Amino acid sequence: MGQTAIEVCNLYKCYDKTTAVAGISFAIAQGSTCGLLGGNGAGKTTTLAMLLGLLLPTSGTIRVLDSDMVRNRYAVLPRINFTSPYVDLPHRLTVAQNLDVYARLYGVRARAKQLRRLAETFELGALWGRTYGSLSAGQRTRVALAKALLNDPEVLLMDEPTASLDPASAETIRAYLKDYQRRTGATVLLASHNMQEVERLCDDVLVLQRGRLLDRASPEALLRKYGRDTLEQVFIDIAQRPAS
Ligand SMILES: Nc1ncnc2c1ncn2[C@@H]1O[C@H](COP(=O)(O)OP(=O)(O)OP(=O)(O)O)[C@@H](O)[C@H]1O
Repeated sequence: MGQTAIEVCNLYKCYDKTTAVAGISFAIAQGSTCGLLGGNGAGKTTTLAMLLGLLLPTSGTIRVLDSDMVRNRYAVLPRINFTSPYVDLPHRLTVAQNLDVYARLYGVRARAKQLRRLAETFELGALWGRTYGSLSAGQRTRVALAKALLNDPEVLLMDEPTASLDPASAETIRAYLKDYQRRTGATVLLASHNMQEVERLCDDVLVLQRGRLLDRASPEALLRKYGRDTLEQVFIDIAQRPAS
């Protein structure tokens, strides 16, 4: 494996009565795209929130681009970005205002040029003057993706990035992500319930079940291991078998 972009060691997150993440460890190589799979409540969003420094771990360590995310996350936050259906943008600001505010927060140089480029990539021209709150779910997703790429992140954490997009828009976004990753050598960690998306984009897959890391392999290796033709079938096999 090349240089490590993300390193997680014995990570736990416990709520009052729930252990959402129960001692997971993994490393993700720089420049790779890794899928984070698991049924509802498996711990994907909690893991991503800890990787972003939004949520404090109960115990364990997280290093992103060589910075400790608990003690030193401000050193690395300008170099990473994320999309999440659980983090909204201000509703009363227009798309243009939202992206401009975030571009300033990230200290983006040549702001106007970067905003124009992203508006074109995500077809935001017609939405530019509309308030974020007035947009449909799919339109908001496109704005959120533009926000996630404002600072040309070296690490991109994505929670269900194409969940509310129509099939054509979702495909455009996947092609863009693949191209972005190839051009920039960024590292992508992607939580998704869309198995075709995972097969298409990911070099490697982490499978979570009830907060534990159940498996880790490339999509092809998982198909071989479970004797299945699609990741969707593998996912169903895993979901139907009792947790150990
Ligand atoms: N703030 C919280 N307080 C208590 N329990 C929580 C909290 N957030 C998450 N949990 C619990 O932690 C577990 C993991 O939740 P998480 O949202 O990480 O799952 P997920 O894999 O992202 O699920 P989904 O696919 O449904 O989005 C679940 O059992 C959930 O109920």
